[in-house]
Amino acid sequence: MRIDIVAVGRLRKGPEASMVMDYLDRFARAGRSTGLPPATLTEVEDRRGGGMAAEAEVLTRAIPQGSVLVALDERGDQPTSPQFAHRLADWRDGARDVCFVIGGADGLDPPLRARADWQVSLGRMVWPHMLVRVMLAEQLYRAATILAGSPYHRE
Ligand SMILES: C[S@@+](CC[C@H](N)C(=O)[O-])C[C@H]1O[C@@H](n2cnc3c(N)ncnc32)[C@H](O)[C@@H]1O
Repeated sequence: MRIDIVAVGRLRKGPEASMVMDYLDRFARAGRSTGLPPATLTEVEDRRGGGMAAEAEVLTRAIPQGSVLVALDERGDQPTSPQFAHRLADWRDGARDVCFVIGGADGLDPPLRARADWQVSLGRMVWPHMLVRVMLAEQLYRAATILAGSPYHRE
């Protein structure tokens, strides 16, 4: 199994970048005992200003072939953290690769969204894409702790 996060835009040094790296580090450590691999973050950019369609092209090039495609989108399903953790465990048990995609300021190109295997929402409000990376990284860490039975997540 591999886990990728592919996101539009480069995160400059700052609080969001520190938080993403911190949660991804924690996820890598917590994931070890649960058989989850570290997540790799790939940032992509369309320098031609071609909008969502051009961003979809660069995103698509960065999505590993054969991965389960999970689109982060405010209109998607809203799993609980344990449900999210159990989806990850199912992919792990099925030896599936998983790729999470996060759009840019205009969002994800509708055809790319439509071909996602799962559209996941972090709530119906729209969040800045930099914060979405932080929130996804935290949910990955939380998922690993849920699967490991450690007391970080409390219901
Ligand atoms: C600033 S948002 C773009 C919102 C844009 N208005 C749209 O229609 O998609 C940038 C990206 O962050 C992610 N995002 C923002 N809010 C989200 C939410 N509530 N749940 C999941 N992903 C979200 C999505 O991947 C989105 O493409």
